[in-house]
Amino acid sequence: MTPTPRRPSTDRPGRPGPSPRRSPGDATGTATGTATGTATGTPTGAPAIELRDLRRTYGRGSSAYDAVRGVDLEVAAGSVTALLGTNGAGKTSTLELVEGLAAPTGGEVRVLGLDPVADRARVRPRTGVLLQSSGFPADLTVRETLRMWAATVTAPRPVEESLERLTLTDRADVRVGALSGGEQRRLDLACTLMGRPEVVLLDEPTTGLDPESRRDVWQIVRDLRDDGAAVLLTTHYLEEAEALADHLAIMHAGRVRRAGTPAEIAEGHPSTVRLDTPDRTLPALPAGRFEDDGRTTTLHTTDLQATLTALLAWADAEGVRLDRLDARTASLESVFLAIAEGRDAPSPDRSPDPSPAPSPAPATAAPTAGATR
Ligand SMILES: Nc1ncnc2c1ncn2[C@@H]1O[C@H](COP(=O)(O)OP(=O)(O)OP(=O)(O)O)[C@@H](O)[C@H]1O
Repeated sequence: MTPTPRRPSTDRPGRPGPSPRRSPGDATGTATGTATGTATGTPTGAPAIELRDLRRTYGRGSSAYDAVRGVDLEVAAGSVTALLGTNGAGKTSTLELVEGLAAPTGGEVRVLGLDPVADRARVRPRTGVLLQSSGFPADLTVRETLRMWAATVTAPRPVEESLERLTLTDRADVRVGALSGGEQRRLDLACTLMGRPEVVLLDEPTTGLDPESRRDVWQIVRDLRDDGAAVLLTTHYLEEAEALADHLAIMHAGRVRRAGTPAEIAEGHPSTVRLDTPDRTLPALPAGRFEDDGRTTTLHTTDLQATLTALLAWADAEGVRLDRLDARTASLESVFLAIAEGRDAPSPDRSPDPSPAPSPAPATAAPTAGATR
């Protein structure tokens, strides 16, 4: 196989251009509506994005490298799926296949029921893509850039609406080269969304953004989902994946190792309670594992409610103040770390499909009464 060029750095020319969401009567739509009632042009109920045993190999012969090793994934219209994973897990390599930037080495990709490479002319106008890096001319202003981009779109959102949506109105006359990283990312997003795409592919949309800008992007993604778009994004932020995604797929070494809703992924993994180590010895608590580094006490428990109830009852009865008490049901972080550190169950030959979710790891042993210092 010819080595696939790394993702384009000056990607605008190759970047799939957006176009308006098609109406049910649109001539190019193959069908109208989905299970969620949106006009995606995919057969009713069919996922907007479908990956089956997807494979991607870079290079050939002795230097061949299998970056994607059999990924199965579905993204429905009106939903957000986050691809998580360690560095080099294969997230971008997978996303690029969905974008149609390369053909898979094996397996199948369907976007809106079509092959994004063979049917590029039909898929591309209905897809919005945000690459990891963009390459707009530095000497154009934000407004000029949006106008230029709008000229490539069949029925673009009005430029002023795009500016407002991405809170760029105040920066409209500033040259791109003078924008902050966060502002540049918002400009990228404005272009990605200018054609009201049905399928939105976002490669690390909030990397480098401050917390406020990140939350703005989250709201935009939620609005897209509420409008019926299928969103597939990659992220390194577990918090972002949890806050945004209906489904997660955690990749490692080219495979999806865990998939499902955040709750399904976390199921069976212990919840965590942290607090500043109190002066008083803690009572016996229904917690599975207990750590105390002298400053912070951490309890790992499969029954968070019982642990918290016992802890709070004890603190109340004893008049003890529990400083910096923090309880987390979501143990996505611990699942992620287990996968990254190879402590997770061995990977199957084929990646599990996120729906239904793979069986969670067995719950840890019954809580013990050993949480004392
Ligand atoms: N053009 C290429 N030629 C050879 N190997 C490549 C090429 N592009 C990517 N790879 C390798 O494929 C693997 C997967 O890369 P990819 O960028 O898809 O991972 P990722 O999960 O997106 O990583 P990150 O989180 O660091 O962005 C990595 O080991 C990477 O070095």
